[in-house]
Amino acid sequence: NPKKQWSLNDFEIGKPLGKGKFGRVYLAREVKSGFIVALKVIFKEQIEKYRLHHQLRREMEIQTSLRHPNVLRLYGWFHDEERIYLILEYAHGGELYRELRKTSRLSEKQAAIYIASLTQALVYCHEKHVIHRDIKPENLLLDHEGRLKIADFGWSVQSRSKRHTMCGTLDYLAPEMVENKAHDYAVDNWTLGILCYEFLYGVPPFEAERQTDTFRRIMKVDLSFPSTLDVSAEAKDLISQLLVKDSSKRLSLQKIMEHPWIIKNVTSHDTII
Ligand SMILES: COc1ccc(/C=N/Nc2[nH]nc(C)c2C(=O)Nc2cccc(NC(C)=O)c2)cc1
Repeated sequence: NPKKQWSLNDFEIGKPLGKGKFGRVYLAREVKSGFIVALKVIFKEQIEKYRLHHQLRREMEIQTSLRHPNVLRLYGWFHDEERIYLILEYAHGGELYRELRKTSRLSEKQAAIYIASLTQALVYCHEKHVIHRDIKPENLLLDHEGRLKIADFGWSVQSRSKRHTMCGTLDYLAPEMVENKAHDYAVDNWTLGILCYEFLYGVPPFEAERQTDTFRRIMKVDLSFPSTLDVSAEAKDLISQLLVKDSSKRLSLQKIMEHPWIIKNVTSHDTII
C-alpha cells in the first residue's frame, strides 16, 4: 500500500548486493509479508554535496509512477537523519553488464529479445513523458526469469524540463546530448542502436581509447561492422537505422517492433507483444 510510512524496522537486511553511485544496495525482506526487495541506501550528505536533491526526487517520483514488466519498480521510500532508503524491486539476475562480460556477445535471438523488451519499456515511458537518457548495461537488471528491467532513473527527465547535466561514460550518448543541445525522446532510440551493436559485437560502436576520440566518433557517426563477426544483415540494418545523427530520422519505437530482425527473432511469449 503506497501510503504506508515505512521504516527500517519493517525490514530484515540481508547481504549487500553491490555499491551504487551514492550508496549501497542490500537484499532485504519486509518482515510482515516476507516479500523480498532491494533496499538502496543513499547518504544525504552525498546528495547535498553534489546538490542532487532535485534529481533524486525526480527519480523517485518517476520510478514510483511507472508500472511496466521491463521497468524496475520503486515500491516506496523512507529516511532517517543521515540516509534515504529506496524500496526497490529485487532482480535476482543482477546487472546485464555482468552477463555481457561473461558471455562477451549475445546470440541474435537473445539480443533481439532484450531490444524488443527495452523498446516496449520505452514506448511506455515515452507515453508517460519520461525520457530515460541513460540506458546502458549497468542500468539494466535481469530478474529470475532473465527478463530485462530498466533501473536507475537518476538521469531521466520529465520531457517538459530541457535542463540536464552530463552523465557518465559518453559511449551511450546521442550526438545532441554530447553536444549539450536540447534533446528529445529520440535520444533513447539512439541508445537502443548502441546497445544492439554492443549485444552483438561485445563492445559499443564508438568505443575509443580517449573520451575525445569517442566524442569525435559519435559526432561523425563513425559506424563500422567488423566483417570478422557473422552478424545478420537485418541486425546491421536496424542498427544503421537507429544510429542516425538527425534525431528526426531515427527509426521510431513502433517501427523497431515491426523490423524484420525483431519479427524474425522475437516471438510473442518472449516479451509482452
Ligand atoms: C555481485 O553479484 C550480484 C548478483 C545479483 C545482484 C542482484 N541485484 N539485484 C537488484 N535488484 N534490484 C536492485 C536495485 C538491484 C541492484 O541494484 N543490484 C546491484 C547493485 C550494484 C551492483 C550490482 N552488481 C551486479 C554484478 O549485479 C547489482 C547483485 C549482485
